[in-house]
Amino acid sequence: MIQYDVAFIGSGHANWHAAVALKQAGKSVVIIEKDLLGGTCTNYGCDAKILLDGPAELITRMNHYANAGVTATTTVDWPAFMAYKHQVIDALPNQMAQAFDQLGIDVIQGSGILMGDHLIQVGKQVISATNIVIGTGQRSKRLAIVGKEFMHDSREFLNLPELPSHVTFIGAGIITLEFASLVMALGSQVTIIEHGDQAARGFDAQHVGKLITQMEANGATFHFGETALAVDVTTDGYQVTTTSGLSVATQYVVDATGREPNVTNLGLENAGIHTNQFGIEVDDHLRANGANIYASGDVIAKLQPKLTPTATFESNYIAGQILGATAPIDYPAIPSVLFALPRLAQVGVTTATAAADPQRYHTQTIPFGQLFAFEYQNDTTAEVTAVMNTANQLVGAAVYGMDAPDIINVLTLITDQHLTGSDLQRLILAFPTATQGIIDTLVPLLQPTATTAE
Ligand SMILES: Cc1cc2nc3c(=O)[nH]c(=O)nc-3n(C[C@H](O)[C@H](O)[C@H](O)COP(=O)(O)OP(=O)(O)OC[C@H]3O[C@@H](n4cnc5c(N)ncnc54)[C@H](O)[C@@H]3O)c2cc1C
Ligand SMILES: NC(=O)c1ccc[n+]([C@@H]2O[C@H](COP(=O)([O-])OP(=O)(O)OC[C@H]3O[C@@H](n4cnc5c(N)ncnc54)[C@H](O)[C@@H]3O)[C@@H](O)[C@H]2O)c1
Repeated sequence: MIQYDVAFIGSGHANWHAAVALKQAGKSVVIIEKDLLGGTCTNYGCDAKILLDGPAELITRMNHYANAGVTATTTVDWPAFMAYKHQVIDALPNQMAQAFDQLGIDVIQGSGILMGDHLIQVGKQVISATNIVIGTGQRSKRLAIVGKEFMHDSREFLNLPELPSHVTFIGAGIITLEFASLVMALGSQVTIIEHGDQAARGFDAQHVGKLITQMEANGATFHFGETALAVDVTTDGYQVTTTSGLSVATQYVVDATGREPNVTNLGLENAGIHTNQFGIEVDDHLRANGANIYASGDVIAKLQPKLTPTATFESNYIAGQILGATAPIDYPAIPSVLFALPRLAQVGVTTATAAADPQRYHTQTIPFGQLFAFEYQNDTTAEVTAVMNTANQLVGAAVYGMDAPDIINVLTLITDQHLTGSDLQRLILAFPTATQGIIDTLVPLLQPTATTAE
């Protein structure tokens, strides 16, 4: 039996950052992975998604000049573009394997099953480890309806060989709004079937409303309060029906009804590890058994957004703990971005929380797309809603517009570091740029009051 200082189950961001840090600190390390090295983000998530989104973003930005004498006539040869995606993304696991090899990190291909506090079985092999980190991530939920075999999840969508003329999405969450925006920009029609009354819960409701209005103006059809019942094959594609009798003719169906943690067949019961519907329960040191077994990333039952930067933060935190640090985990402000067209972003206290607690919070909307139209490339509906506490500190923000992903990073810095108007005023920022106008507008709003800061 091989003995390691640390064994990692899963090779996504939740684990590999810690594996590298611990190996570099002199620990013996093994990564057990049953699929491709790098996990969801690298192979089936963020990276493939943002690569495929590139031309759709450019087309959307060009369309902002439709009333200014500029016509976008881009064509995307989808099969050729998909071949480019494969060329870039499919090379990543091998690059990771080489990097691990050079560092001296062992990789075992297979499913890891806990056999106790220190033992993991992988196939016929059993390894022993002083510390174990479970970073097994999440998988797509799949609806158990008639014709479920004709539906596709996000992995399959990101490998689409041909661009369908019509796509039906079940669920109006993050994945649907991102993928629907992408294929619409390239010319496909979309229908979205959501059983609730809201899309993209967690993002600013007004911004989600603006996004839906924009997507409808671009041709999308949304059906709320509709539950998918069956998918049937027709002569020229599929027919999706709902319990109320709605029927949609389509070429491709995406089941994007949420994600669930990978906690089954892991032998968690052999190490006294508890789970709930959101994942593995951990203490404030991310320990799953109160001692030597940690959980990291998407598989944790947590309130924080299940995102790559959160997984990376937890991975680095666990490496620190194994190397002797003792402080409980203290998350910084965490931004979330919905890469629809246009983008939505969110950090800190939400506008919904602020509206429900006017004694503690006040908000200010900055319609920066109108104020600085030429700097923001005619993205005239773009806006920020800033959330301040009674000390006039920025404690949250919601952004709508194409530049939201980068703007939210700057607002995250201001929120996390409690920067005041005076702090911002003494900066010299590049001009004309996407963030400078917003920061200028924030300066008078973030002047400290006598109230004690939070
Ligand atoms: C379509 C899509 C788009 C996304 N876009 C973004 C984005 O734009 N920005 C963002 O921040 N986040 C995004 N995410 C979320 C992001 O991918 C995850 O938060 C991130 O991958 C979590 O990392 P992880 O290491 O916890 O899990 P994962 O990356 O899922 O890694 C878990 C690994 O564990 C392996 N595994 C599971 N069970 C076992 C076992 N028993 N034995 C061995 N190995 C096992 C799996 O095969 C997998 O490789 C997206 C997700 C999806 C699906
Ligand atoms: N930009 C990003 O950061 C990003 C992008 C993609 C994915 N992700 C990850 O993936 C997760 C989102 O995945 P998602 O979009 O599948 O889930 P989600 O939870 O955001 O949305 C699922 C939607 O499906 C609906 N739904 C559930 N069952 C249904 C049914 N039977 N019929 C109709 N609608 C139904 C839900 O009401 C919900 O609106 C995120 O939490 C994150 O972890 C992140």
